[in-house]
Amino acid sequence: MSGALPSTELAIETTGLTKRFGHQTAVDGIDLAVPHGSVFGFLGPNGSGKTTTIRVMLGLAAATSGDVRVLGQDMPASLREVLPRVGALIEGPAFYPFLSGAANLHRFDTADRHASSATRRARVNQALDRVGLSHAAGKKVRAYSLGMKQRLGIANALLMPRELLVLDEPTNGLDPQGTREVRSLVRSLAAEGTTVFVSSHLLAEVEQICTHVAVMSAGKLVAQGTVDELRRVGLAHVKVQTPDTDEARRVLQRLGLAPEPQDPNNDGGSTVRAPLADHAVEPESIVAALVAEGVRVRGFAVESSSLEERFVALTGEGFDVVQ
Ligand SMILES: Nc1ncnc2c1ncn2[C@@H]1O[C@H](COP(=O)(O)OP(=O)(O)OP(=O)(O)O)[C@@H](O)[C@H]1O
Repeated sequence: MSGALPSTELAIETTGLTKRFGHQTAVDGIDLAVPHGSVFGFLGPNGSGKTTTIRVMLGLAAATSGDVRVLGQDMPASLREVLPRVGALIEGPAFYPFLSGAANLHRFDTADRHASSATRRARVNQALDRVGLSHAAGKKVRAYSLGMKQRLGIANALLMPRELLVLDEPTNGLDPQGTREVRSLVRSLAAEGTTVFVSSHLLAEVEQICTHVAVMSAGKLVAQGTVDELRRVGLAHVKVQTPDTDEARRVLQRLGLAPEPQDPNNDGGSTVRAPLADHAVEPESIVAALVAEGVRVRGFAVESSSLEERFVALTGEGFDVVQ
């Protein structure tokens, strides 16, 4: 969908990436192109292959076939050089509940052989500050809300400066407040220039925080591009409000449009809708024709399809659009 970017401008690039479990193909030949600096939403219903793709991308599972490049380097061949530049939150990290948030981060930082002990305290404080947890640094993690735990997980991923952050369903299980906290954190990280790759089964989430989106369905990548591009390719509709619905339908048909069946539950039957294919009749000509034929036009609009309609059309499944 988006014009192909040169590999140097991609933070993640997969070519024909496939992962099979026995006879089951969890990821089926996908070509992902994640631009540097994007907030890239990896959207798909449960079980569509998102986590498996992320695990393969980060070298946590081996691909059956295909290639992966992360930050310009082949994976998993360059795992050791690439991973220190990538922060990841896959399954929420296991924290020690009886230790404070700061003490937990100290432990994780100690386990990182690239981390210097001399600057540990400063690094932990900075990471807590970035996710807005400085005030709770000394509090035991068992007293943290889910949203705070998730932010602590992100703080853990940010102990080192990262060029790429990979978050697998970061708002799963969070209440609305926790969800808002994590989303606003993702936005501020992106504003600082970090590329964020975030998987989600929530369409609204992707619309709210992402610049780009890829849609998975049953292991296949069915769409990819900027959020605006995806909206644009959705079919537009003309919507005519009139008491003369029969005549309006006849006029639209004469112009080559195919009005949808009348929905008696909708507007008491006074609205006629018809899909408007690209390069079909100009909307102005439609209004002119309606008026010329004596149709009393109370309202006229060209509506683009919502992202939701687009994704349902692509995946054949409804998305969870709450939140
Ligand atoms: N280790 C495994 N062994 C066998 N099958 C697996 C394994 N991991 C994943 N699968 C299967 O691969 C398919 C894709 O799963 P995956 O977890 O990648 O999907 P997902 O889009 O991340 O969904 P969810 O949001 O539910 O995690 C599923 O049918 C799943 O059962």
